Amino acid sequence: MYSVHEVNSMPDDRFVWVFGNVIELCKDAAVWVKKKRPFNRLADLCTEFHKYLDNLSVEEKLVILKSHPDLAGRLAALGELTKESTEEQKSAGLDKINAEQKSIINACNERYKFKFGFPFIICARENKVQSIIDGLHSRILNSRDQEIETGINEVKKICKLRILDIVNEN
Ligand SMILES: NC(=O)N[C@H]1NC(=O)NC1=O
Repeated sequence: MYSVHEVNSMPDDRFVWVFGNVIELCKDAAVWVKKKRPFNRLADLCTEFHKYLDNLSVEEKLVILKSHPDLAGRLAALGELTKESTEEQKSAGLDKINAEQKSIINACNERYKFKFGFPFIICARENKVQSIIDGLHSRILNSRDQEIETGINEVKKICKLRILDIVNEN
């Protein structure tokens, strides 16, 4: 764990290495946020990553959404998730689902992607298998614009929890 002070004094390339996946596969966010140093508080660091997301165009937001792996999907089965995503999916219990739950989640993920053109994203650490299934069933009824917004909000939650694994307040 790093202190905020250590984060402020890290060499640029180290900052990008340490924070390069707090938004899944989006090093550019860390490159942008590093220039906002120094931070007074841990919360300010989170806010800058969130601002990075808010400033993106819709097209750029779609790139971020599309960089996320499906929950309980092909990459998970192959063991090819990022280490962060692996832990998150585990924490929701997705590594221990039965065949029926897996086929429901997979079918809903496919339907969602077919409707919206990007994957269903939810902060796995704030959910369990059933609430993820419930989310898949209810969110597919939303409009595409609503789901772009909801997806990015979930990316913000994932991002904040990833930062809290790296930095402590003092
Ligand atoms: N599809 C999706 O929500 N993926 C993500 N959610 C999460 O908590 N970690 C992820 O990789």
